[in-house]
Amino acid sequence: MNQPASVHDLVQSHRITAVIYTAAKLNLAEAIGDATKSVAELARLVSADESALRRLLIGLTTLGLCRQADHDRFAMTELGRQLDERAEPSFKDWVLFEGEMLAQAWSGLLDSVRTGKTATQLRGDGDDRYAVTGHATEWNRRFNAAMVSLTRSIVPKIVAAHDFTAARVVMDVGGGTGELIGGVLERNPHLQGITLDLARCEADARARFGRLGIAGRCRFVAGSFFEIVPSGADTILMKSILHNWKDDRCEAILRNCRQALPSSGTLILVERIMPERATTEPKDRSCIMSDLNMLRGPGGCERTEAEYRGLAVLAGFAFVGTTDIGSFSLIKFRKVDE
Ligand SMILES: C[S@@+](CC[C@H](N)C(=O)[O-])C[C@H]1O[C@@H](n2cnc3c(N)ncnc32)[C@H](O)[C@@H]1O
Repeated sequence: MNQPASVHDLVQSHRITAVIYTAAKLNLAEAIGDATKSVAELARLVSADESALRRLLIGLTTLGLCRQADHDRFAMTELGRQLDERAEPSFKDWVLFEGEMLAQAWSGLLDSVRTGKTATQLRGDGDDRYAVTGHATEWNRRFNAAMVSLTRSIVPKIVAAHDFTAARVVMDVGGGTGELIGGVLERNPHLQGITLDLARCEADARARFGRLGIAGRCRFVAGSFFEIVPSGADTILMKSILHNWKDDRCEAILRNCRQALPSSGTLILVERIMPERATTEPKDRSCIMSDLNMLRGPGGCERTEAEYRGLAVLAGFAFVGTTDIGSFSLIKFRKVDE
């Protein structure tokens, strides 16, 4: 992204969120597909006012999501196709989550910065957002779908960054609806898999294992990683888990992972790594925005590599190495025997 010329430009970023969200909600990318379509046809297809839709399409063009073929006809760009639910990768579910849930939550960021508390804590609902939202069906549906879209986009990089040949059973701790374990098992037919997550993810995870044809070698365990992590795996994956929690809670999860692993078992954290000193680079900005999202949302934080190493070593792991896969990194550890 080019540097904004002024604060006046920068502070209008919420308008961009609204424009992209509106396009996703109208199913505009699906309506345009790979073709170039007239505004009149699109207005009919997505049930919108023709003149207003033209203005939205021009807005999307300035963001690089649409291309204006002539005065009246528009196509999606490669980037804009990510709004199509059929695209690979598709970030449509993330856009809907951002527009409907996060945008609202972020409007209270001031309160979290003043107090250091999350939105859940400020409402007096306790410290564990996942426990509070456990029965909020719509929130869970949106959240799980958003996580799937983000995780799906980096599964190929995760699988390429770690050689699973020597592994036998891989467990994804906090594995949600099975996106990552599904991708790992699909590409490694010799592996068995386990997903541990709260019961709210079970039905969707089982359905996914069935669709992928891996139900016979991948099971879902419903439970809390604060209580117990089941044994049976020689390799544990944890993506986007520790950044949700404060250090003491991370230590509890990591100790339970260590307890579950055999001697010399492997632990792979997949997280964003916080820069030691932030710059205006997009990667730094994305990590710092995620850090503020943790402040407002679950109450955790993004960490530097040294901080992840410190947490894991405290829980009985030895550092093996870090692989950068773009916005995320794989930070690998081996269980140290007592
Ligand atoms: C940010 S999501 C990450 C999901 C998945 N690992 C991914 O990256 O797509 C955090 C996950 O932690 C799970 N979770 C939260 N509290 C948990 C607990 N006490 N025990 C097990 N899973 C939990 C949530 O249900 C959710 O699926």
